Amino acid sequence: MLDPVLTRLPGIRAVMVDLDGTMVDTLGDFQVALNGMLAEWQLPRVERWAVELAVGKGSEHLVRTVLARQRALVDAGPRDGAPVRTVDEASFDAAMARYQHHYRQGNGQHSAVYAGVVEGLAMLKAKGLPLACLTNKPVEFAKALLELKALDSYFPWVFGGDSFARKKPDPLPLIKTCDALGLPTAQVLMVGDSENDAFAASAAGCPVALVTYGYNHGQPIRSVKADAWVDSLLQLG
Ligand SMILES: O=C(O)COP(=O)(O)O
Ligand SMILES: [Mg+2]
Repeated sequence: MLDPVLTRLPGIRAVMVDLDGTMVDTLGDFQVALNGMLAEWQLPRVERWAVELAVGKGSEHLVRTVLARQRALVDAGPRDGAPVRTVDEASFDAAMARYQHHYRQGNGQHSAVYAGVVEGLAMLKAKGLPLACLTNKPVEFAKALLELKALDSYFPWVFGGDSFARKKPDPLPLIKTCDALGLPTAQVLMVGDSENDAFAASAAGCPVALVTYGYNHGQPIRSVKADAWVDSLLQLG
């Protein structure tokens, strides 16, 4: 049995924790919101596995990827004469607005906190480590989800994909979060579930631990370079 991550990385003074795929399994929320929007565009429903491949790089990337995929499915399939709305750049803003409307309505209704998250956060807090939630999800949705799942009290800082000029995998959100924590990046551990978290951490100079149960664009998470991989947040300390 390996030593806990915090024992192997003794310089850690605070922790940044990703949200989707790390603390909450939100694929159901994404899928319901996307399907609400797709129905209005007369496009076919998206499957859960296809959402999993596209999630993690923010809402714009998700909606753009899924719209293009569902449109391509229609183009490749048999024609039955049913009207299909064109998905071009001009209609993207409208699709995005409808997606956000559906997401706001169902945020947290089709998602669940992963096993070990509450216990893991309580353990980190008990060690006196300040915690920041750092997600690519819009900050409004992130704050509402944390409240609904009773995780908000752990996070004095919550930053989303629209909090800074660029999103993960860019290092900027991590650098800004470390600034808010008042600590150098080398002393702040990033805990995430995807290469976006790992690439951002590496470029920012933060150590990174990856959970093995989240979403990584269909790629094995252990093939992504990290300081540690954990099956539960409890294994951090
Ligand atoms: O892409 C998203 O909206 C969610 O991403 P996250 O894994 O950074 O929380
Ligand atoms: Mg994630």
